[in-house]
Amino acid sequence: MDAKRIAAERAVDYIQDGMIVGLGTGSTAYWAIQKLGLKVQGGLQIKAIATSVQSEELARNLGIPLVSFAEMNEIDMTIDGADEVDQELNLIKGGGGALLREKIVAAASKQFIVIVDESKLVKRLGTFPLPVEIVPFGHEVTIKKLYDLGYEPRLRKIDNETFVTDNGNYIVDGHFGDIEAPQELHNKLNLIPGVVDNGLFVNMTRRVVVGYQDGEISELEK
Ligand SMILES: O=C[C@H](O)[C@H](O)[C@H](O)COP(=O)(O)O
Repeated sequence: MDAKRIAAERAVDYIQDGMIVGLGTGSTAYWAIQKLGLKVQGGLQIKAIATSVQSEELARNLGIPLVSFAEMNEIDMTIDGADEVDQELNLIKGGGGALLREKIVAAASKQFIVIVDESKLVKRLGTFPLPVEIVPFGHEVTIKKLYDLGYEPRLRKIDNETFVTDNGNYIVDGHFGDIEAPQELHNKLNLIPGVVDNGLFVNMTRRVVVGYQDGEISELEK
């Protein structure tokens, strides 16, 4: 049983006719978009806005109608994955590099539903390396400032090439140890010139759908 898939498919049950839907990014969100595509093919009337080029292409191939922020400025419901979820439903996101668009979309959403398998639930954030999106210009000094904060930043590379986000930026990943005060750290990081945003999603999530290997599903609410 694919735990990510069952969580994703359960969350899609919350989507109703007429909604504007935010589409997440990653291997869990993939299953939500697939299920939504089937529902749209079956007659569900929704419009969607994607958090990455990858999810946008997937949605387009499935026949899900897409809109942009030029056409509307509020999203009814967004469904997205996460890399870690703590007991307060704070998140680390950005393992796939989509954190900036994901945060813009989540912040514009009336409801934000997170879908994960059980392995993502943690007592405290920080085991997963925290992604920080930085602009390419002066990235060497930005990385130095992150280093001075006690972060051990590594510029993300894929096949030896620097990873570039959908927004033309770079990502650095690193550990802060246990993140005891996520809001404080979030604010501190975003104050560094050159930092666009970071993967901490603090106090944004009201519902998490968790899938388990044995086929069980649970929902956490705040
Ligand atoms: O940038 C990627 C996103 O934040 C993903 O939602 C996150 O990395 C979780 O991905 P997955 O569902 O593939 O574990």
